[in-house]
Amino acid sequence: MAGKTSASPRPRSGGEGSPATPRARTAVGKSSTGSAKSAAGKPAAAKAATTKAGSKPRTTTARTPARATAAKGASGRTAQSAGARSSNRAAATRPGRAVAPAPSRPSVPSRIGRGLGRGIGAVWRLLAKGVGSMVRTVGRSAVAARDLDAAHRRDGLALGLVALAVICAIGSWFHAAGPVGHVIDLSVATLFGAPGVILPALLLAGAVVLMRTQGDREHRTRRILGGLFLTLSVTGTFEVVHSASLHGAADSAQARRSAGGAAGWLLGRPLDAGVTAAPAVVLLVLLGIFGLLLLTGTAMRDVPAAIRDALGRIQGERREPDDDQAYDSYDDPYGTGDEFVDGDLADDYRVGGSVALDENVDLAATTRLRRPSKRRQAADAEHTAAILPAFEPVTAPLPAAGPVLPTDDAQPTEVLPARLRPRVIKPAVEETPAPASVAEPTQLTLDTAIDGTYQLPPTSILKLGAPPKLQTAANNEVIERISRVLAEFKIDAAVTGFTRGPTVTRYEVEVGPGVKVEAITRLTRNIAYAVASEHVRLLAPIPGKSAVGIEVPNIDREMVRLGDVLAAPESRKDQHPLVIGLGKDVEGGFVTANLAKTPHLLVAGATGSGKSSFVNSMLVSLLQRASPAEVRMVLIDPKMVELTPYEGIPHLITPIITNPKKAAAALAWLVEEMEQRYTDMLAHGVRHVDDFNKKVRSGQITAPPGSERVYRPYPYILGIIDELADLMMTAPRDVEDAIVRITQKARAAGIHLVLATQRPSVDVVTGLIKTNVPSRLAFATSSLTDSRVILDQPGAEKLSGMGDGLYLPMGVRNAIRIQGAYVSDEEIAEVVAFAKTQAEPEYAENVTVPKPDPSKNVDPDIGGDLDELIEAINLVVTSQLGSTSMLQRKLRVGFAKAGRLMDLMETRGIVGPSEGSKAREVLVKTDELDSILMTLTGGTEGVPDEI
Ligand SMILES: Nc1ncnc2c1ncn2[C@@H]1O[C@H](COP(=O)(O)OP(=O)(O)OP(=O)(O)O)[C@@H](O)[C@H]1O
Repeated sequence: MAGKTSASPRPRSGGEGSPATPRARTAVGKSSTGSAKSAAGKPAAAKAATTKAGSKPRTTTARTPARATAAKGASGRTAQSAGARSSNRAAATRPGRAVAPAPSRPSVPSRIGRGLGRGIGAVWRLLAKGVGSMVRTVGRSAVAARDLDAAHRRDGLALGLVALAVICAIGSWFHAAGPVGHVIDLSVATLFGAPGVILPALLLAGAVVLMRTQGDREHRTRRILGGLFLTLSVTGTFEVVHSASLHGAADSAQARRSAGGAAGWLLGRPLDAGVTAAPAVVLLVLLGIFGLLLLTGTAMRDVPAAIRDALGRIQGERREPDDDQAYDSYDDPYGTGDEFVDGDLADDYRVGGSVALDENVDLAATTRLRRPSKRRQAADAEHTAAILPAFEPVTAPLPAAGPVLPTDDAQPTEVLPARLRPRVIKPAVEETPAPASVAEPTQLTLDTAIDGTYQLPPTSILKLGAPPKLQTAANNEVIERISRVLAEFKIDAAVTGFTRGPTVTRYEVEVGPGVKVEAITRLTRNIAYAVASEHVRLLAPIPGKSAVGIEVPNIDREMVRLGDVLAAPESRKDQHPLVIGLGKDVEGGFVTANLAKTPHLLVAGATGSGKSSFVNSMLVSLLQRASPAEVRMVLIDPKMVELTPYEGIPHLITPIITNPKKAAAALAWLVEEMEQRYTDMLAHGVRHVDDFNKKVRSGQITAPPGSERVYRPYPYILGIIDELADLMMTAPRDVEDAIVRITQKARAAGIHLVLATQRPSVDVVTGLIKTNVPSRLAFATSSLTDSRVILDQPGAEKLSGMGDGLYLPMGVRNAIRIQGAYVSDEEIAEVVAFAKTQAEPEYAENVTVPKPDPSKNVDPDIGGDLDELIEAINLVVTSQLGSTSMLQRKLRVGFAKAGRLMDLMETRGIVGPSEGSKAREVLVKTDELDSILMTLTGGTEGVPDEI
């Protein structure tokens, strides 16, 4: 684990200079008892023995277990037995001293002997002290060296490798490095045989990798194993081939140096002897392939995609977002159901930790949306500038509203910085297809016309943070303080390690045998007091470990930048467009979330907790990774300020919604879109929108003959509500209904919701909403109750704010503590500006227009006739003619129905009573029509378009 550090605290906590450890105190108690017992048989001497043993021996016994603790490390049993042993020793000597007769005056030689003994003892103590202090100094320097910047440590190592490579090369290739070079040459040849000649090149390559990458402890073992297997394979093959060509094994040391060396001999020889040369070579080649896979972290199934990818990169080709192959290798995770069945799968969400989401989803093979290399981007930008003079700088004053973006008919008046220029400048919006027929189901207006030419923003926009620290002086200080508390309360427990995250460090405390874990949890307040932080959180135990976790905020906290999270190899490997960067966990692993799998997320936290920062990170992640053809969004921002920077991004289905009533209408629209998608999927026998899209792309699904519809892949839709409370205050029933309907079924239709609130009370996050929104992200809450509302467990009230969060993905029992990723306003502005240069938003119609709900507030006497009644009122009022036969004719209804509609109008004061064969009097004017219809439909008519 990246941040996992095996602490040296135990020696420190129990060492000299620190207060006596609990174990030491336990040992002191035993010592006294032991003395008393030993003396029991000799009452006369007992008192003297106890008194004499009072001072000096106590110090000794107090120290002895402490040293035992330092030497043995973790086990309480070890410490105790050491304590017991020393007590026994003390007990054994004290009675002896106590009952000894008063010594007669010693003889001269014995006095000399004793003096000599004292002198030697003094010298010995002095020596021991000197050596001890030297060891401590070296130890302190080692710890200080660990505080060195990781990048510097890696650079130092890399330069060391370069030096070794140079000496090796001069020694092996030119035989000219003097005696040292000769020894190195001989050693390399002895170890690796003939293949050893490439060692200098490998060392250089290693140095370059060290200098260009960040440390990755997680994969170190895999890589070392891979390298080992590869070495054994190559040298073994040399050994086998060499001995086959000589018709016998290379037996002399000289001959072995020309073959596979000691390494080759180790595996090649037994294989050759056991299965003969040819099969041995096959086995060794297979081992080599395995080694290569391990070294590169590639699974066999990913090899074709990796080769395609590499070839594509060599040829400089870029797959277009709408490429038919996009997602071809993406197995639908939804149809088969999720894997998240156990709380212990929390690790699946840590990408820095090696597991990147669901192993079943072969997203790595998906090669879509890869960005061209920086060199290529630069070349393209130059090319673009050359062929499009309109993109050259102009001296016109900048418009106040920011850059005017290049479109077909608008000339740019401002030039974006070179690094932000799009690679290809094409018409922002492609020609839209013919509108769908009104009579048949439409795909609403979410056609995916924005496609091929869309370029994702360059990753260079997002800044990278400083490399993480593994241990600092602050950590050592906290260990001291925790140890002190444990000692003061006489708890037989010790800090045995810790893992430092960006915001908090989790200190691991192991308790001695027979000590209740509650003994530590009861001390939460005392520990909080000792470390001077009110945000101490205890995990008893740490999931999967026999240790209690004490999470203490770092006073030297580190910022996690979104750029780092998205640049993590595992995040890049997962090409799903709905993957967002969340942050880092306590162990320093990067955490991402796939919104398609959450599948709906509730985010809550008090003001200032980092909720808005999360929403920004989420949106920027999406803009960085997804084109509008893949992901469209409905942004609802009743607070009117939070999401404003994103106004005008091409991913929007409708302008950012700030009016709660319109927000309710937009949610209803999402429900309709969902139903529409279900209808399409049902008609073609597919269970998930991914399958539908795949079939549309491959041409397996086309619109029925004669239809005016054109099937296009459905983009994912993300509905983001930044302040659910405001919506729930305005239209609780509508909003809750819509959210529940969407969250219950929209997952398979590719529609997902993210609901954020700073007021996680039960009237905002209702039971129904909670049941249907399975994934939760809690930032610091103001109360335990709020924490329970969001997470169904305490913990969020102990968070320290500023992005410190608890993530509880669907199906996971234990929340993962994360430090949310941060993205600055400048980065947001640049990413948004770039996205806007690529395309203009294509807004769908009527998203925010409230639809009349026939079942809502309709008088019982109208029943199912509401639509016809509305039409009838329209006819009668606009023509000012209360004629039943006119209704019969125009509405194509029978006499009875027309008469009933007329009676309904009479009871509502729209027309007067029947006057025989004459037309009825119309009692309302045309300009009152809207308000009448509004009353009739229960208030859903007549909402103004703009707020
Ligand atoms: N992930 C983070 N990393 C570093 N600092 C952060 C992070 N998230 C938030 N902060 C800091 O905390 C401050 C408040 O964060 P933010 O505005 O996101 O809180 P909020 O919960 O949305 O509050 P409000 O609801 O009042 O807007 C920010 O100005 C920023 O300085």
